[in-house]
Amino acid sequence: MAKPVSIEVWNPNGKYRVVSTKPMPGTRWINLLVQQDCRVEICTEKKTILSVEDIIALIGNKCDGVIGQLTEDWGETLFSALSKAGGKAFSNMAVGYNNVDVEAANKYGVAVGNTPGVLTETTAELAASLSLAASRRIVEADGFMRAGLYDGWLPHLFVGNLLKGQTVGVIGAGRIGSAYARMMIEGFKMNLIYYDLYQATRLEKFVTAYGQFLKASGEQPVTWKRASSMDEVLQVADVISLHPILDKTTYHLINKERLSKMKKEAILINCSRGPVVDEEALVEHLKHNPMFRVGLDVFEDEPYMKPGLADMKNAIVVPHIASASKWTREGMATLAALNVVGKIKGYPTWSNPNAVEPFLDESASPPPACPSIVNAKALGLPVSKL
Ligand SMILES: NC(=O)C1=CN([C@@H]2O[C@H](COP(=O)(O)OP(=O)(O)OC[C@H]3O[C@@H](n4cnc5c(N)ncnc54)[C@H](O)[C@@H]3O)[C@@H](O)[C@H]2O)C=CC1
Ligand SMILES: O=C(O)C(=O)CO
Repeated sequence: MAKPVSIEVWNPNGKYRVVSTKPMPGTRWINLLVQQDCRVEICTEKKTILSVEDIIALIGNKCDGVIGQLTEDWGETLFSALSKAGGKAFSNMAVGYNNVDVEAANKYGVAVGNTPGVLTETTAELAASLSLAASRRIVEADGFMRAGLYDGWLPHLFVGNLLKGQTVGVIGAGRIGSAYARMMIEGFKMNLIYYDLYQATRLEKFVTAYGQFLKASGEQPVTWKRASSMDEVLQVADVISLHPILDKTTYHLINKERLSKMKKEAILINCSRGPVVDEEALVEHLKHNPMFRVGLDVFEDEPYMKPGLADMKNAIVVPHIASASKWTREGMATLAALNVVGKIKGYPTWSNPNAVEPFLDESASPPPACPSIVNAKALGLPVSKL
């Protein structure tokens, strides 16, 4: 028998029971659920990562839908428990859903929602921040100041890299990768090389137009190239940022062999998922290449770091905060709640998960649709005509 978990309840007499495994930012998401006759139960348990047993206890005997977190293991056991409790809706409060076994959800007929778009710029901004911090050694220099080691300006003190005119490499030029590329190109006049399974046509057009603008202003134009292999990006780029999804094809995409192909003074940024990088190989590479730098938001065994990483001065590490802006986190909560209540109400799925703005407009009611259901096709769910 699973232990009971502490909860906070909104609208106790609501017809549909929706559980959120964590308190989430803002109140719009709660209000939207309450307006749709949901009883909302929010888990207030103090531990950061809930176990499968904790979530089974939360689901209980009757549950119409769950909003969950990327730290949770949503597989066969949880989807079976949700289905047994009458639930047909789940949403991650995240765009990435590598913690979800979508096949298992399909088996139990549970819709799986995610939260694309609302976090694109926020996540890209953190990748850009890490790129700048690594190239100009900001964290190292900050530590030096605080340690009282600064005793005057020196020509060699914390010399880093100038980004202007260098090449930024993007692996996974989807929503976030493309937004990051634009920031680095427009902000720092870097050239682009990217690798993706698909052509990033809009990004290419942007770089072409910006290059023409610079040329017309008498400046050196920026350029772009779609690489035919990932290795080409690794060999050519000065700053490389990883933005693919995590799946079997991207697990340990960056390994010992690939690290050795990168420039000795390159910068590697990871704001995708930890296992995209072989972190042990990375620690070894950092040890042997002091001018190589990394900025990491995500880790292979989150929340832990591989031994040695925390000691490396050429690594900047932050705790998975890439989407952590107030507007974005409130928007993620809203999209996740609307995915769940939309499925409960039998609404169709939104036709374009890259255009979720109408759901985020606080001055209007959201459209009667689920913003983003990743297994809509597999479940044969209807698509909104709006
Ligand atoms: N650190 C954080 O807080 C955050 C991390 N993320 C991560 O970023 C990922 C990407 O998010 P979006 O840009 O919105 O997704 P997206 O689906 O728009 O972009 C992913 C891109 O990766 C490409 N891709 C897939 N397999 C590949 C491979 N083997 N090699 C090269 N490219 C490949 C896809 O073609 C696609 O263009 C999410 O899945 C999530 O894991 C997202 C938001 C915040
Ligand atoms: O949305 C995601 O995938 C995250 O990692 C958290 O923002």
